[in-house]
Amino acid sequence: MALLEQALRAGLQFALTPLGALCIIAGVALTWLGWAPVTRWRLRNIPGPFALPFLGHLPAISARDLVHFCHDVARQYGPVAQVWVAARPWIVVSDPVAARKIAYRSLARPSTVASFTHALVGEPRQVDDESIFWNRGPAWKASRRAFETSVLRPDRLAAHMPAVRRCTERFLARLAPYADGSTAVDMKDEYGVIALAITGEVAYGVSFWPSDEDAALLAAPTGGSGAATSSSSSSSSSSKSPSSALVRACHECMACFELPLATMYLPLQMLLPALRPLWLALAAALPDAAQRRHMEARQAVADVSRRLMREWQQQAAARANDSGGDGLLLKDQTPVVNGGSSSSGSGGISSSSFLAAMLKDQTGSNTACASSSGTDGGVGGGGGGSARGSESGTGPRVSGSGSGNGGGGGTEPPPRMSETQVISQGLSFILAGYDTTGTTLALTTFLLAHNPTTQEKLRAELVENRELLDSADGLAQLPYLDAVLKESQRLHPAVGHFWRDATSDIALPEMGGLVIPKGSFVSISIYNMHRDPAHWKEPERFIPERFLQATGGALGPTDPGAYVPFGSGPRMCVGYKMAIMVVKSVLAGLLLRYRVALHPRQPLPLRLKTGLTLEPADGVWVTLQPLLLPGAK
Ligand code: HEM
Repeated sequence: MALLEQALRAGLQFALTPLGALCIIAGVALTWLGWAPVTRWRLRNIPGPFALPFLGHLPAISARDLVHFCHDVARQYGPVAQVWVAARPWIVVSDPVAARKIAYRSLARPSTVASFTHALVGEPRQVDDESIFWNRGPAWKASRRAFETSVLRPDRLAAHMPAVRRCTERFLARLAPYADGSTAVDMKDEYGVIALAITGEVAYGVSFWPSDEDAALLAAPTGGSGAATSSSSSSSSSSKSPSSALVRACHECMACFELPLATMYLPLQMLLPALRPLWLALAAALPDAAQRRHMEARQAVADVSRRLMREWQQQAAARANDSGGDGLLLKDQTPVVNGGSSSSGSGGISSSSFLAAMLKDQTGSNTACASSSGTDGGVGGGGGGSARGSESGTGPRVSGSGSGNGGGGGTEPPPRMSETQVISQGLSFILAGYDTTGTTLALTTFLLAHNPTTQEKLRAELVENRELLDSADGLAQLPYLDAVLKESQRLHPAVGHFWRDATSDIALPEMGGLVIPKGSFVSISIYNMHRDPAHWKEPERFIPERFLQATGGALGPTDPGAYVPFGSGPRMCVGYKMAIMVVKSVLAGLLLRYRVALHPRQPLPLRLKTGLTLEPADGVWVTLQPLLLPGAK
């Protein structure tokens, strides 16, 4: 008792000293920041499980996985519920009507998403800030238009097809030594290589096919490759070919999103987001190894992109002098407006690439980008059509005239992009397209290996329609291929959720009068909607037939908005047509060459984990048996 009294007295005395007072103020401030009482009060009407201060639901999320935890919460608390990812609340929406309303009304992603993924500073931070993912208003419009110009129009997609086919051939040749019907191959890693090769080549117009040495690094488990590439990524930008330096740096940027490879400043940002400026200042002054590695990789991407851009500009200027023309032909001498078909050599970028399209646009002479075919909702109701909203308070109305997403058809030309913006969109292209495409390929391959009857049925369609497989148009005409991919993306969407910033209060009378307060971080759960028994019959089963016209009515979604693998509204995935084309083309190539079966090494049931994508946690282990099919080349 006397001891306790003494301790209390000592504590009181300490509290009365200046240092003691400071500690108390700091303690109260930290608790206030971690508990977030004002935010909790504002969200009091939105149901959800009890959230700890600072940590929120992190312990349960780490045990169960983010997407799966949100699924459990939605089942227990309903289609609008709150989940605390550390000290930040997410409003998880799993209802198609509410989701559509939010996706069309709020055109911006919350800027705080970045604090869940990295702690960039300096030039890499400037480049990231300009990305299409985060920018708003006219800047977003300009970025979106650049993407639409390059990957939505049918002629643009057709121009990328040779690169897709070239990479597919190399990919199949790479698999050949293991294709004996018994060797275990992890298709998740293998698809990582081809997805980066295709996405990189389309984005930058230089070959992204990795050298043997690079390929070994890329196919290695992520944890190992991150460290292995670290020192080489930045130095390689000067010593290696631009392609090799870019391949490594882009791969390294992706790897740095993996939590075990992330900087220590990432958890600090998550636990105490209000102190983010302090964590960023510390990350700049005292970077840890992970932070240095990530910054070097980002800097390498910026440096090589700049080098490619300058070469392009010099060549354009030289041609203008030589010919007296506009000097806008690239090294392969194919007019950009028509889309080139081949990758040029190391000294220039191919004219069909995304980078070339943006550079051409910067010259002010690109006549090809005024319109695009638009997101026509072909992948489900959620993708519907044109931009019809305004980005409440953050930008002008988004015009929908013929451009689908409002990026290309407005009457006012969007502002030109700066060099930093061009560099940023190049990297965004890779970050958005590489892992998503590779994961979709891996998950679809898993489902086909697990369902041999479906695989044979699909192969029969491919064999019968070989002549259609070489073009984007032809691939779109195969109903069973389409149904298999759609069903795979329903059951295992590569992206589990997409985000919106509630730029105004969002009233949901259909949800019992709930109101999502302005400023909320809204997470629309693709996974929950795709597996909701209220919208799908037997949602846990893989049934491609639900997407065939003849059978779809009975098995398909009761609300088309319940199918949104590429997001929804004006900010829906701009690369969806390219992604569908690439996945179909690569799958067709694989299935015509090999029969795919699960290897005993594959754990069942399939375990998924949320990383950048919702990906197979243990890989996709298969065997490949060579086929001798009629008419095979
Ligand atoms: C199967 C592969 C893919 C999937 C599942 C996927 C999925 C998504 C999703 C869910 C979003 C968020 C949409 C929203 O917020 O409403 C998104 C955005 C985006 N995706 Fe994809 N994506 C894929 C491939 C690609 C490819 C190949 C590209 C390359 C061009 C790409 C470029 C983008 C961009 C730039 C955005 C941001 C659009 C904006 O903010 O306006 N994606 N994607």
